[in-house]
Amino acid sequence: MQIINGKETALEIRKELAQAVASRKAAGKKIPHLAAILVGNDGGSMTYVGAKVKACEEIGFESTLIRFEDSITEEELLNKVNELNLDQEIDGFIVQLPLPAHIDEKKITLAIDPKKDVDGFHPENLGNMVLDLPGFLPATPAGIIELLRRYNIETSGKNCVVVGRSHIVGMPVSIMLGRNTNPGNCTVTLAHSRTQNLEELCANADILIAAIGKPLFIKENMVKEGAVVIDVGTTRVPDASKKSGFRLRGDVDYDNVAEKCSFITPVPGGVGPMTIASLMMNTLRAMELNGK
Ligand SMILES: NC(=O)C1=CN([C@@H]2O[C@H](COP(=O)(O)OP(=O)(O)OC[C@H]3O[C@@H](n4cnc5c(N)ncnc54)[C@H](OP(=O)(O)O)[C@@H]3O)[C@@H](O)[C@H]2O)C=CC1
Ligand SMILES: Nc1nc(=O)c2c([nH]1)NC[C@@H]1CN(c3ccc(C(=O)N[C@@H](CCC(=O)O)C(=O)O)cc3)C=[N+]21
Repeated sequence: MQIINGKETALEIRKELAQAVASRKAAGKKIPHLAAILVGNDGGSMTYVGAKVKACEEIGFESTLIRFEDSITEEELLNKVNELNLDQEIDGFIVQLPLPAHIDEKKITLAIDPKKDVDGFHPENLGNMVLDLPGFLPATPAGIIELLRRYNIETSGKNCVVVGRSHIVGMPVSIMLGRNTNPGNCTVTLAHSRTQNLEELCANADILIAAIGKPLFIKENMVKEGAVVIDVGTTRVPDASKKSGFRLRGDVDYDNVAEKCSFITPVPGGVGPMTIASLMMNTLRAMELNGK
């Protein structure tokens, strides 16, 4: 069994990006600038956005954090998105999800200029992904693919089961792994809450990707001997022994599943850090694509 160290891999990518920034600086070229919009005070969202800003600082990117109260109107948020679309200094930006219920996430996503959509959530970028055209790949699925690539994990012809069909993780990663690319060429099954015989389905997977948001959902009997297990889940569960009062839990019952696997990602330290690294890679590309 080999643990896939996402934290370390993300660090390698961040070093590569820092070098790219340093050589741009030396050549007198523009430094990549990422902006993030955060609405409200959700603890998880604040942590993730904070981690993105910190990553920018370490790599040498410029970053701008724009915060709004929960009470912001949809129109005000759309105005900010349009402002960032036009701002020549900003190369890419994200709107952290989830948004408050009175704001239509789809409307906001559609308003983002696809050329600055470093999250890869805009339909134009998702369409490009389906058609194998260049565009921005969603950060978490791209991070998963990068882990499979850097760990030389064979995917061609493998049975892959993805559990969870969200537009930001499950659905796009299932498409990416089914494409005629390397990594890719999997035979993919996309499972969700209506799936029948889920346990049996998972137990036949060579590659199992869990993006559900239910702590410890994937048990030992759902994992095939020698499987590759990728755990996307990051749920905060109360834990009095931690200073923060909570701990992060994946969707996989890691302690009981790990020994059966050929490869497995831990939580924390697996997919999460790779999401941030992919976002940074997308931001550098955004700037280059826009001819800067
Ligand atoms: N590490 C990272 O970088 C990231 C981590 N995450 C984490 O990944 C997890 C999933 O988030 P997200 O992708 O946004 O998904 P959502 O929370 O939007 O959706 C969950 C998906 O899981 C499915 N599901 C729920 N219960 C079951 C069940 N009992 N059996 C089978 N399928 C089920 C749902 O099915 P249905 O569609 O039928 O309702 C749905 O498709 C969360 O813990 C989130 O925090 C998310 C993004 C990035
Ligand atoms: N527009 C938008 N883009 C996103 O990319 C996006 C989003 N909205 N909404 C929420 C999800 C969740 N997400 C994570 C990012 C990093 C970690 C991460 O780095 N986790 C660390 C631990 C961090 C900690 O200690 O809390 C780890 O797993 O090791 C986790 C989750 C991005 N998301």
